[in-house]
Amino acid sequence: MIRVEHLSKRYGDHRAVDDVSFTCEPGTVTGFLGPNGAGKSTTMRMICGLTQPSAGTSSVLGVPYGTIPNPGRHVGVLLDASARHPGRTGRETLTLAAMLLGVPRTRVDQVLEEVGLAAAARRRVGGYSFGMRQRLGIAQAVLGDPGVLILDEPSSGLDPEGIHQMRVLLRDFARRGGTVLLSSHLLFEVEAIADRYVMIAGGRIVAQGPKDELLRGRSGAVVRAGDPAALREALDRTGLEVRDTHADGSIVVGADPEQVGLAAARHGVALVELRGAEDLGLEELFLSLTGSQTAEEAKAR
Ligand SMILES: Nc1ncnc2c1ncn2[C@@H]1O[C@H](COP(=O)(O)OP(=O)(O)OP(=O)(O)O)[C@@H](O)[C@H]1O
Repeated sequence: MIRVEHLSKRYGDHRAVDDVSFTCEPGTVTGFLGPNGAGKSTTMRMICGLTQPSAGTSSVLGVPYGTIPNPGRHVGVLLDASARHPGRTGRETLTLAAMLLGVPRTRVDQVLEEVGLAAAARRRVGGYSFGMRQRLGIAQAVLGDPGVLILDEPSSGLDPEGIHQMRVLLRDFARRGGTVLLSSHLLFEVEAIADRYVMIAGGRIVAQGPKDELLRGRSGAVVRAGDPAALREALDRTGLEVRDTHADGSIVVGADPEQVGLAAARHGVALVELRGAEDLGLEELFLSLTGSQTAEEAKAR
């Protein structure tokens, strides 16, 4: 269980994280989503005691992270995959970590296998690709067989096979009762892996909840016409909510397709495309919630 209550972090006048609260329950994978600079890493660093909050509290397994004895046995953390000694091999890195954690060395081979790094285990980390270092970071996070995983962008740099292995590993971890918080801006990845989302933009939570509930709550229609301006006018006149306009001219409307079709027909607008917006899934939800509040805009607050 991870509990975050009213966490805030200011850097000078800039509110990097602003009154953020959420919980991650055992047996679930929570996807922490937000555009670049939204405050994901800062929040995760505060949970792990690496950044001092300006306000608010957080706990992991019921206590502040910093007070957990031998934390690697309870909480696996991946915050910066490049922070490994380049001169050691992957196996040496994990063997040292296993000794520090007090877990049997046989666990090293097990996790190397799980993250698909067994073949490269005897190579020096300095010669690893970014994705391989990422795999090593995930291996180190799960090495102590913790109950909680906190992973910042674990899938960045991973090839499709690596992403698949991580997905299997994390789903299995949650199935066995583990708690996972993972940040990402790879939406398709999070959509496949997480049961819950916490979405952040400009340091603030813009939505959170179970995946199905969030996606269902945002159903609507996607519509496109040969004459986008006429369509827009028809929607405005009918009082239908325009949520977003895409580069291809299609418009996301907060109404069901039937209402949109009727509005277009009433105003003599010929449609090229009309479908339910729920087909778009997480990307649509993400853009509609975070698109208008980029980090730069937030900075100007
Ligand atoms: N040490 C720091 N000093 C000053 N500003 C900082 C510091 N760390 C983070 N920030 C600022 O806080 C904001 C949030 O950054 P953070 O790294 O948490 O975002 P993020 O959501 O993890 O982004 P990304 O997806 O790009 O990694 C950004 O505007 C960033 O510039």
